[in-house]
Amino acid sequence: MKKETTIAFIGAGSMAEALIAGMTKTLYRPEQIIVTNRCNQERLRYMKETYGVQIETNKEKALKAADIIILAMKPKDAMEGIVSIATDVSEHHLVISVLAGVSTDTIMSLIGKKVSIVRAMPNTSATIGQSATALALGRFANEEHLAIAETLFRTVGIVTVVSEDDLHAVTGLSGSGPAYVYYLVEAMEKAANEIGLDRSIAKELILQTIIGAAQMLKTTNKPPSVLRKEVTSPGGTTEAGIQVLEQYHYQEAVIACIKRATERSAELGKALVPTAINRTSASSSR
Ligand SMILES: NC(=O)C1=CN([C@@H]2O[C@H](COP(=O)(O)OP(=O)(O)OC[C@H]3O[C@@H](n4cnc5c(N)ncnc54)[C@H](OP(=O)(O)O)[C@@H]3O)[C@@H](O)[C@H]2O)C=CC1
Ligand SMILES: O=C(O)[C@@H]1CCC=N1
Repeated sequence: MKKETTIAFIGAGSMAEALIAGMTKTLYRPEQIIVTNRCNQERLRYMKETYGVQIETNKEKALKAADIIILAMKPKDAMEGIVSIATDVSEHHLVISVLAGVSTDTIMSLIGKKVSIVRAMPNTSATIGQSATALALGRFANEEHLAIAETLFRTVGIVTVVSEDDLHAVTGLSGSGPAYVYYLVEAMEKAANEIGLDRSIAKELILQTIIGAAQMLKTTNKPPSVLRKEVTSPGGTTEAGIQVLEQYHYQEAVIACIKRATERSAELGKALVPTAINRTSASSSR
């Protein structure tokens, strides 16, 4: 009988949890997933109790059992995290990285071997199977690796494939995207309070407004500008409200936000390049 795929998570934070929550609801049995982190034992126990996954403090053991390794630490911890598993990563593994900004070449240099790497940029809506994920292939990954990664990420939402260069933009747009929407909701809740609406009534109205607008975008196929115009009666309330948004340069603010997040993704990646290059030259001079 063919062995079931085993997946080791290096990192047990928000993104790992969102993926595990979605994956264990669909294609994967919890026993197929091994979760490791740096030191937070309480967090590992929580993951085991909540999702039934295996937990492991010994990364070497986790990697020995794994077919797929998912890198899910913060970019600032990537150097230490990747180097700590480098000797145990082999050409049999498929490495999937969700690290914002960090290129597959940097990851490969830190590992010090020609490994198959697929980079992914999901978002936390993976928790409920609604992630928008983009994938890109590293230089030693092939179509088979891509198909494996696509299958995995389809369990948590929609998947699209992009060139690795485009992943910074994807990160600024849809990786961080849920936070922009939550920030809008926070503002709507504050406004509801200031105009005197009951908090729980406002919450319900805001939530359904967001869900309804998203569903309208999805099901009618009308461009957002057309849908907006359908709400906006001449001389009415929406027009008056949007005039204020224009005074505050709302669209420019959103555009600048996404551009800055995109730029930040590139910065996060660049910060690791010198370390990766040093490791490559050290290992080739040995
Ligand atoms: N959050 C999001 O919306 C998204 C995040 N991402 C990416 O996912 C990655 C993780 O983000 P997020 O989950 O938010 O981060 P968190 O801070 O929530 O979690 C980070 C995890 O990494 C672990 N870790 C740190 N250092 C090491 C190490 N040396 N070895 C093993 N594990 C380590 C931490 O363990 P411990 O607690 O023990 O220190 C912790 O479990 C980031 O690279 C981010 O760019 C991508 C898309 C969306
Ligand atoms: O904020 C971050 O850096 C990560 C990447 C995308 C979403 N969260």
